[in-house]
Amino acid sequence: MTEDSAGAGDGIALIGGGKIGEALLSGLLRGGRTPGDTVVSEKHPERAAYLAETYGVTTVDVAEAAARARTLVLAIKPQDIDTLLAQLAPVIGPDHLLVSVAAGITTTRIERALADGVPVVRCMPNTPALVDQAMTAVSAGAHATDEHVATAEAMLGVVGRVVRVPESQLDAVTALSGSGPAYFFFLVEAMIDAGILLGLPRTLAAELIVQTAVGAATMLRDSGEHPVQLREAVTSPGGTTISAIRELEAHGVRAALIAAIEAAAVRSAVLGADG
Ligand SMILES: NC(=O)C1=CN([C@@H]2O[C@H](COP(=O)(O)OP(=O)(O)OC[C@H]3O[C@@H](n4cnc5c(N)ncnc54)[C@H](OP(=O)(O)O)[C@@H]3O)[C@@H](O)[C@H]2O)C=CC1
Ligand SMILES: O=C(O)[C@@H]1CCC=N1
Repeated sequence: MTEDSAGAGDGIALIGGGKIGEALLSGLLRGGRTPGDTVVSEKHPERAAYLAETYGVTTVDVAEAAARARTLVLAIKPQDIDTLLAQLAPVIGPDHLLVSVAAGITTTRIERALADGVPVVRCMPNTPALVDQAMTAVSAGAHATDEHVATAEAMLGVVGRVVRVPESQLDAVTALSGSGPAYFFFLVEAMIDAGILLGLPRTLAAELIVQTAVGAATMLRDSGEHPVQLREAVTSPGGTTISAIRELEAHGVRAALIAAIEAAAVRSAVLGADG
Protein backbone atom coordinates (compact mmCIF):
# COMPACT_ATOMS: atom_id res chain seq x y z
CA MET A 1 0.00 0.00 0.00
CA THR A 2 1.38 3.42 -0.84
CA GLU A 3 1.13 6.26 1.66
CA ASP A 4 -1.42 7.95 -0.58
CA SER A 5 -3.57 4.89 -1.07
CA ALA A 6 -3.58 4.29 2.68
CA GLY A 7 -5.25 7.65 3.14
CA ALA A 8 -7.68 7.30 0.24
CA GLY A 9 -11.34 7.73 1.14
CA ASP A 10 -14.18 5.55 -0.12
CA GLY A 11 -15.13 8.03 -2.81
CA ILE A 12 -14.96 7.76 -6.55
CA ALA A 13 -12.67 9.78 -8.78
CA LEU A 14 -13.38 10.20 -12.43
CA ILE A 15 -10.24 10.81 -14.46
CA GLY A 16 -11.26 12.38 -17.77
CA GLY A 17 -14.47 14.35 -17.90
CA GLY A 18 -15.29 14.08 -21.59
CA LYS A 19 -18.32 12.51 -23.27
CA ILE A 20 -18.45 9.18 -21.48
CA GLY A 21 -16.96 10.63 -18.29
CA GLU A 22 -19.81 13.13 -18.03
CA ALA A 23 -22.39 10.44 -18.83
CA LEU A 24 -21.05 8.26 -16.00
CA LEU A 25 -20.69 11.18 -13.61
CA SER A 26 -24.27 12.32 -14.15
CA GLY A 27 -25.52 8.76 -13.66
CA LEU A 28 -23.54 8.23 -10.47
CA LEU A 29 -24.98 11.41 -9.02
CA ARG A 30 -28.54 10.47 -10.08
CA GLY A 31 -27.93 7.08 -8.48
CA GLY A 32 -27.22 8.51 -5.04
CA ARG A 33 -23.53 9.44 -5.01
CA THR A 34 -23.00 12.93 -3.71
CA PRO A 35 -20.68 15.64 -5.05
CA GLY A 36 -18.93 15.32 -1.68
CA ASP A 37 -17.77 11.75 -2.38
CA THR A 38 -17.09 12.19 -6.10
CA VAL A 39 -14.18 14.12 -7.55
CA VAL A 40 -13.18 14.74 -11.15
CA SER A 41 -9.78 15.17 -12.71
CA GLU A 42 -10.04 16.78 -16.14
CA LYS A 43 -7.16 18.19 -18.17
CA HIS A 44 -9.01 21.10 -19.79
CA PRO A 45 -9.65 23.90 -17.27
CA GLU A 46 -12.77 25.06 -19.14
CA ARG A 47 -14.23 21.57 -19.22
CA ALA A 48 -13.36 21.09 -15.54
CA ALA A 49 -15.10 24.36 -14.69
CA TYR A 50 -18.19 23.26 -16.65
CA LEU A 51 -18.36 19.95 -14.73
CA ALA A 52 -17.85 21.67 -11.37
CA GLU A 53 -20.55 24.23 -12.18
CA THR A 54 -23.03 21.70 -13.60
CA TYR A 55 -22.64 18.87 -11.09
CA GLY A 56 -21.22 20.59 -8.01
CA VAL A 57 -18.21 18.25 -7.92
CA THR A 58 -14.70 19.23 -6.90
CA THR A 59 -12.10 19.10 -9.64
CA VAL A 60 -8.62 18.00 -8.62
CA ASP A 61 -5.36 16.86 -10.17
CA VAL A 62 -4.61 13.17 -10.62
CA ALA A 63 -2.53 12.85 -7.42
CA GLU A 64 -5.27 14.48 -5.36
CA ALA A 65 -7.85 12.21 -6.99
CA ALA A 66 -5.87 9.15 -5.87
CA ALA A 67 -5.54 10.55 -2.36
CA ARG A 68 -9.27 11.22 -2.06
CA ALA A 69 -10.78 8.16 -3.71
CA ARG A 70 -10.28 4.42 -3.55
CA THR A 71 -11.99 3.82 -6.90
CA LEU A 72 -10.64 5.65 -9.92
CA VAL A 73 -12.54 5.52 -13.21
CA LEU A 74 -10.18 6.06 -16.14
CA ALA A 75 -12.21 7.75 -18.88
CA ILE A 76 -9.45 9.19 -21.03
CA LYS A 77 -8.73 8.39 -24.69
CA PRO A 78 -6.67 5.22 -25.29
CA GLN A 79 -4.00 7.44 -26.90
CA ASP A 80 -3.55 9.20 -23.51
CA ILE A 81 -3.29 6.09 -21.35
CA ASP A 82 0.51 5.95 -21.05
CA THR A 83 0.75 9.56 -19.92
CA LEU A 84 -1.99 9.03 -17.36
CA LEU A 85 -0.47 5.79 -16.05
CA ALA A 86 2.87 7.56 -15.56
CA GLN A 87 1.02 10.15 -13.46
CA LEU A 88 -0.81 7.46 -11.48
CA ALA A 89 2.10 5.09 -10.86
CA PRO A 90 3.62 6.99 -7.88
CA VAL A 91 0.27 7.55 -6.15
CA ILE A 92 -1.63 4.28 -6.66
CA GLY A 93 -1.42 1.09 -4.61
CA PRO A 94 -3.18 -2.23 -4.14
CA ASP A 95 -5.84 -0.60 -1.94
CA HIS A 96 -7.12 1.32 -4.94
CA LEU A 97 -9.39 -0.03 -7.64
CA LEU A 98 -8.87 1.17 -11.22
CA VAL A 99 -11.89 0.90 -13.47
CA SER A 100 -10.84 1.62 -17.04
CA VAL A 101 -13.32 2.32 -19.83
CA ALA A 102 -10.61 3.02 -22.42
CA ALA A 103 -11.28 1.15 -25.65
CA GLY A 104 -8.77 -1.57 -26.40
CA ILE A 105 -6.48 -0.98 -23.41
CA THR A 106 -5.91 -4.32 -21.71
CA THR A 107 -5.76 -4.85 -17.97
CA THR A 108 -2.26 -6.30 -18.44
CA ARG A 109 -1.05 -3.10 -20.04
CA ILE A 110 -2.40 -1.04 -17.14
CA GLU A 111 -1.07 -3.44 -14.49
CA ARG A 112 2.41 -3.43 -16.03
CA ALA A 113 2.68 0.34 -15.61
CA LEU A 114 1.75 0.30 -11.91
CA ALA A 115 3.00 -1.14 -8.62
CA ASP A 116 2.47 -4.87 -8.26
CA GLY A 117 -0.98 -5.95 -7.10
CA VAL A 118 -3.11 -2.98 -8.19
CA PRO A 119 -6.60 -4.28 -9.01
CA VAL A 120 -7.89 -3.29 -12.44
CA VAL A 121 -11.33 -3.88 -13.94
CA ARG A 122 -11.77 -3.13 -17.63
CA CYS A 123 -15.23 -2.00 -18.69
CA MET A 124 -17.03 -0.98 -21.84
CA PRO A 125 -20.12 1.15 -21.16
CA ASN A 126 -22.02 3.26 -23.70
CA THR A 127 -23.53 6.74 -23.80
CA PRO A 128 -27.12 5.70 -22.98
CA ALA A 129 -25.69 5.92 -19.45
CA LEU A 130 -27.00 9.46 -19.76
CA VAL A 131 -30.55 8.09 -19.53
CA ASP A 132 -29.77 5.12 -17.25
CA GLN A 133 -30.01 2.72 -20.22
CA ALA A 134 -26.34 1.86 -20.66
CA MET A 135 -25.06 -1.55 -21.64
CA THR A 136 -21.77 -2.28 -19.94
CA ALA A 137 -19.50 -5.30 -20.06
CA VAL A 138 -16.81 -5.82 -17.41
CA SER A 139 -13.71 -8.03 -17.13
CA ALA A 140 -11.37 -8.58 -14.22
CA GLY A 141 -7.63 -8.00 -14.40
CA ALA A 142 -5.11 -10.30 -12.73
CA HIS A 143 -5.33 -8.68 -9.28
CA ALA A 144 -9.07 -7.91 -9.23
CA THR A 145 -11.06 -10.09 -6.84
CA ASP A 146 -14.76 -10.90 -7.14
CA GLU A 147 -15.34 -8.09 -4.68
CA HIS A 148 -13.55 -5.60 -6.94
CA VAL A 149 -15.58 -6.72 -9.94
CA ALA A 150 -18.77 -6.51 -7.87
CA THR A 151 -17.83 -2.95 -6.88
CA ALA A 152 -17.41 -2.00 -10.55
CA GLU A 153 -20.64 -3.78 -11.48
CA ALA A 154 -22.57 -2.00 -8.73
CA MET A 155 -21.16 1.36 -9.79
CA LEU A 156 -22.01 0.85 -13.47
CA GLY A 157 -25.29 -0.92 -12.70
CA VAL A 158 -26.62 2.43 -11.55
CA VAL A 159 -26.69 3.60 -15.18
CA GLY A 160 -27.98 0.46 -16.89
CA ARG A 161 -27.32 -3.23 -17.42
CA VAL A 162 -23.99 -4.91 -16.74
CA VAL A 163 -22.61 -8.25 -17.93
CA ARG A 164 -19.34 -9.96 -17.03
CA VAL A 165 -17.31 -11.25 -20.00
CA PRO A 166 -13.84 -12.72 -20.55
CA GLU A 167 -11.44 -9.93 -21.47
CA SER A 168 -10.77 -11.64 -24.82
CA GLN A 169 -14.31 -10.59 -25.83
CA LEU A 170 -13.99 -6.91 -24.96
CA ASP A 171 -12.82 -5.66 -28.38
CA ALA A 172 -15.91 -7.26 -29.91
CA VAL A 173 -18.10 -5.81 -27.15
CA THR A 174 -16.58 -2.39 -27.81
CA ALA A 175 -17.47 -2.70 -31.50
CA LEU A 176 -21.01 -3.89 -30.77
CA SER A 177 -22.40 -2.08 -27.75
CA GLY A 178 -19.68 0.50 -27.00
CA SER A 179 -19.93 2.05 -30.46
CA GLY A 180 -23.43 0.64 -31.04
CA PRO A 181 -25.46 3.75 -30.20
CA ALA A 182 -23.70 5.56 -33.06
CA TYR A 183 -24.94 2.98 -35.58
CA PHE A 184 -28.54 3.42 -34.44
CA PHE A 185 -28.22 7.22 -34.55
CA PHE A 186 -26.76 6.93 -38.07
CA LEU A 187 -29.68 4.74 -39.15
CA VAL A 188 -32.21 7.15 -37.66
CA GLU A 189 -30.50 10.08 -39.42
CA ALA A 190 -30.76 8.25 -42.75
CA MET A 191 -34.42 7.34 -42.17
CA ILE A 192 -35.28 10.96 -41.37
CA ASP A 193 -33.54 11.98 -44.62
CA ALA A 194 -35.76 9.48 -46.43
CA GLY A 195 -38.78 11.26 -44.97
CA ILE A 196 -37.42 14.55 -46.34
CA LEU A 197 -36.98 12.93 -49.75
CA LEU A 198 -40.62 11.88 -49.61
CA GLY A 199 -41.65 15.47 -48.87
CA LEU A 200 -42.37 15.32 -45.14
CA PRO A 201 -41.43 18.21 -42.85
CA ARG A 202 -38.22 17.40 -40.91
CA THR A 203 -39.89 17.69 -37.49
CA LEU A 204 -42.63 15.25 -38.50
CA ALA A 205 -40.12 12.81 -40.04
CA ALA A 206 -38.03 12.97 -36.86
CA GLU A 207 -41.04 12.38 -34.59
CA LEU A 208 -42.18 9.39 -36.68
CA ILE A 209 -38.76 7.76 -36.72
CA VAL A 210 -37.71 8.43 -33.14
CA GLN A 211 -40.94 6.99 -31.73
CA THR A 212 -40.66 4.06 -34.15
CA ALA A 213 -37.13 3.42 -32.87
CA VAL A 214 -38.32 3.55 -29.24
CA GLY A 215 -41.21 1.20 -30.01
CA ALA A 216 -39.03 -1.24 -31.92
CA ALA A 217 -36.34 -1.18 -29.17
CA THR A 218 -38.95 -1.82 -26.49
CA MET A 219 -40.31 -4.82 -28.47
CA LEU A 220 -36.79 -6.17 -28.95
CA ARG A 221 -36.18 -5.95 -25.21
CA ASP A 222 -39.57 -7.00 -23.85
CA SER A 223 -41.35 -9.28 -26.33
CA GLY A 224 -39.07 -12.27 -26.00
CA GLU A 225 -39.26 -12.70 -29.76
CA HIS A 226 -36.31 -12.98 -32.14
CA PRO A 227 -35.65 -9.94 -34.39
CA VAL A 228 -36.47 -12.10 -37.41
CA GLN A 229 -39.95 -12.88 -36.02
CA LEU A 230 -40.55 -9.22 -35.24
CA ARG A 231 -39.48 -8.19 -38.77
CA GLU A 232 -41.61 -10.89 -40.39
CA ALA A 233 -44.66 -9.62 -38.50
CA VAL A 234 -44.21 -6.23 -40.19
CA THR A 235 -43.62 -7.71 -43.63
CA SER A 236 -47.01 -8.30 -45.28
CA PRO A 237 -47.15 -10.53 -48.40
CA GLY A 238 -46.87 -8.40 -51.51
CA GLY A 239 -46.71 -5.31 -49.30
CA THR A 240 -44.51 -2.27 -48.73
CA THR A 241 -41.96 -3.63 -46.25
CA ILE A 242 -40.67 -6.42 -48.49
CA SER A 243 -40.05 -3.85 -51.24
CA ALA A 244 -37.83 -1.95 -48.82
CA ILE A 245 -36.09 -5.09 -47.50
CA ARG A 246 -35.21 -6.13 -51.07
CA GLU A 247 -33.46 -2.77 -51.54
CA LEU A 248 -31.59 -3.11 -48.24
CA GLU A 249 -30.34 -6.55 -49.28
CA ALA A 250 -29.51 -5.37 -52.83
CA HIS A 251 -27.38 -2.56 -51.35
CA GLY A 252 -25.56 -4.94 -49.05
CA VAL A 253 -26.66 -3.25 -45.84
CA ARG A 254 -26.37 -6.46 -43.79
CA ALA A 255 -22.83 -7.11 -45.08
CA ALA A 256 -21.93 -3.44 -44.58
CA LEU A 257 -22.99 -3.61 -40.91
CA ILE A 258 -21.03 -6.79 -40.31
CA ALA A 259 -17.95 -5.29 -41.97
CA ALA A 260 -18.37 -2.01 -40.06
CA ILE A 261 -18.52 -3.75 -36.69
CA GLU A 262 -15.56 -5.95 -37.59
CA ALA A 263 -13.61 -2.77 -38.46
CA ALA A 264 -14.48 -1.28 -35.08
CA ALA A 265 -13.24 -4.40 -33.27
CA VAL A 266 -9.98 -4.33 -35.25
CA ARG A 267 -9.56 -0.65 -34.34
CA SER A 268 -10.12 -1.45 -30.67
CA ALA A 269 -7.34 -4.02 -30.80
CA VAL A 270 -5.03 -1.57 -32.60
CA LEU A 271 -5.71 1.14 -30.01
CA GLY A 272 -4.81 -1.34 -27.28
CA ALA A 273 -1.57 -2.53 -28.84
CA ASP A 274 1.52 -1.27 -27.02
CA GLY A 275 2.66 2.07 -28.44
N1 LIG B 1 -17.72 8.17 -26.02
C1 LIG B 1 -18.22 6.92 -25.85
O1 LIG B 1 -19.35 6.60 -26.27
C2 LIG B 1 -17.42 5.88 -25.13
C3 LIG B 1 -16.08 6.07 -24.84
N2 LIG B 1 -15.37 5.09 -24.20
C4 LIG B 1 -13.97 5.28 -23.88
O2 LIG B 1 -13.91 6.33 -22.93
C5 LIG B 1 -12.71 7.07 -23.11
C6 LIG B 1 -13.05 8.55 -23.25
O3 LIG B 1 -13.83 8.72 -24.41
P1 LIG B 1 -14.62 10.07 -24.65
O4 LIG B 1 -15.30 10.48 -23.40
O5 LIG B 1 -15.41 9.87 -25.89
O6 LIG B 1 -13.37 11.06 -24.92
P2 LIG B 1 -13.24 12.60 -24.64
O7 LIG B 1 -12.08 13.08 -25.44
O8 LIG B 1 -14.58 13.26 -24.80
O9 LIG B 1 -12.88 12.67 -23.07
C7 LIG B 1 -11.62 12.43 -22.50
C8 LIG B 1 -11.27 13.64 -21.64
O10 LIG B 1 -10.19 13.33 -20.79
C9 LIG B 1 -9.24 14.40 -20.84
N3 LIG B 1 -7.92 13.90 -20.44
C10 LIG B 1 -6.94 13.37 -21.20
N4 LIG B 1 -5.88 13.02 -20.45
C11 LIG B 1 -6.19 13.34 -19.17
C12 LIG B 1 -5.49 13.24 -17.93
N5 LIG B 1 -4.25 12.73 -17.85
N6 LIG B 1 -6.11 13.68 -16.81
C13 LIG B 1 -7.35 14.21 -16.87
N7 LIG B 1 -8.06 14.35 -18.02
C14 LIG B 1 -7.49 13.92 -19.16
C15 LIG B 1 -9.34 14.81 -22.29
O11 LIG B 1 -8.68 16.03 -22.57
P3 LIG B 1 -8.11 16.20 -24.09
O12 LIG B 1 -9.28 16.38 -24.98
O13 LIG B 1 -7.23 17.40 -23.99
O14 LIG B 1 -7.34 14.97 -24.43
C16 LIG B 1 -10.85 14.83 -22.49
O15 LIG B 1 -11.42 16.03 -22.00
C17 LIG B 1 -12.02 6.50 -24.34
O16 LIG B 1 -10.97 5.67 -23.95
C18 LIG B 1 -13.10 5.71 -25.05
O17 LIG B 1 -12.56 4.58 -25.70
C19 LIG B 1 -15.97 3.94 -23.76
C20 LIG B 1 -17.29 3.71 -24.01
C21 LIG B 1 -18.11 4.63 -24.76
O1 LIG C 1 -15.32 5.55 -30.62
C1 LIG C 1 -14.67 5.14 -29.66
O2 LIG C 1 -13.47 4.85 -29.79
C2 LIG C 1 -15.33 4.96 -28.31
C3 LIG C 1 -15.23 3.55 -27.81
C4 LIG C 1 -16.62 3.02 -27.84
C5 LIG C 1 -17.44 4.15 -28.19
N1 LIG C 1 -16.73 5.21 -28.39
